[in-house]
Amino acid sequence: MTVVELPWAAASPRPPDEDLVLDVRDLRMRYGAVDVLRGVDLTARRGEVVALLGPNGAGKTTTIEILEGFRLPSAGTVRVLGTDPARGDERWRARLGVVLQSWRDHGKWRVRELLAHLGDFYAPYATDRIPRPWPVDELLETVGLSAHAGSRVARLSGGQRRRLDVAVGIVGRPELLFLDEPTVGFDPAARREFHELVHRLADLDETTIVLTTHDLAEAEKLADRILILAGGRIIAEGSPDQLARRVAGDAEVRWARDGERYVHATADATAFLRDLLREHGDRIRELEVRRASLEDAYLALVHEEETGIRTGRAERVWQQEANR
Ligand SMILES: Nc1ncnc2c1ncn2[C@@H]1O[C@H](COP(=O)(O)OP(=O)(O)OP(=O)(O)O)[C@@H](O)[C@H]1O
Repeated sequence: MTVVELPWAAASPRPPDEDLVLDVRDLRMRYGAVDVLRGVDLTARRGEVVALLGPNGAGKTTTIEILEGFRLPSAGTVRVLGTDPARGDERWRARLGVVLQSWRDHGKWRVRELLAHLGDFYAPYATDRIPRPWPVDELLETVGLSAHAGSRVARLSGGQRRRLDVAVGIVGRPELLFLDEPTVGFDPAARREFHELVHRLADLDETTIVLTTHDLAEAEKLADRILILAGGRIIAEGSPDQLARRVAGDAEVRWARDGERYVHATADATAFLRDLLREHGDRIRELEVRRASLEDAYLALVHEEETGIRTGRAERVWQQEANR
């Protein structure tokens, strides 16, 4: 049998990766003479929750506005649901959800009317897989606003308005949802319900979620992957645990014995504790194992980026390693 090689087949582009919801390469943004984004790369897959962290003014909102198509970048390649946001049409836009700050302009609307009205926009974009819009009563129940369905928007409390913001963001059952500081103003119960909603959207509906927050505990609870934006670039990326380990691979074990205090850094705390207890058993007191938290990691990484100086816990750990 003769095998005929088809050169053009080998050269043809790979089929588009349907699961790659966000694909950003070398994104740059300059305001006047100031470079705010200096080569940002980021990706997100279907059903993934990605948290974008960074200090005030780092460019998080700018990045998200570019992904939403509200702002044109200075340079770079941006693909959102396979499309360049600058060329996104209504059909593309209907697949995105955005939770912005409160809907203050719609104070006279009643909650149910507003959601039904906004939901109508999405009806033509329903697919076999994704019925659109989300039925209003079910949506109200999901965001915990059923009791306020007939209230005017202006009469809602701050936390209730934020729930409405979330409902507005998801009424079209988005495939990609942007959440900008979503739980500001939520009480602890509302915050927990919201976190459950995010998990539900990601796990059951395979919604990809990109959120910005300054609440590291929230990022840790919600995100599969955290990206830290500082100095115009993504300076670190990984699961909360991976980031903490990146700053301090070692755990710190502290204990007291015979009135003396001890500290030891170890990569394998379990093995170390086993040996310690076998050797000194009952004489060990006040045993404590501490790993770097996401907050430790975040502060150390951002500080290092801003100053070029290693600091805080990270510096201590590095010193311990150097002294070994
Ligand atoms: N339209 C604009 N024109 C000029 N500069 C801008 C504009 N929008 C934002 N900036 C500047 O770009 C930088 C990044 O702003 P951006 O709002 O994206 O940051 P952020 O990370 O979202 O900050 P925060 O955490 O405070 O919300 C800031 O220094 C800001 O002043």
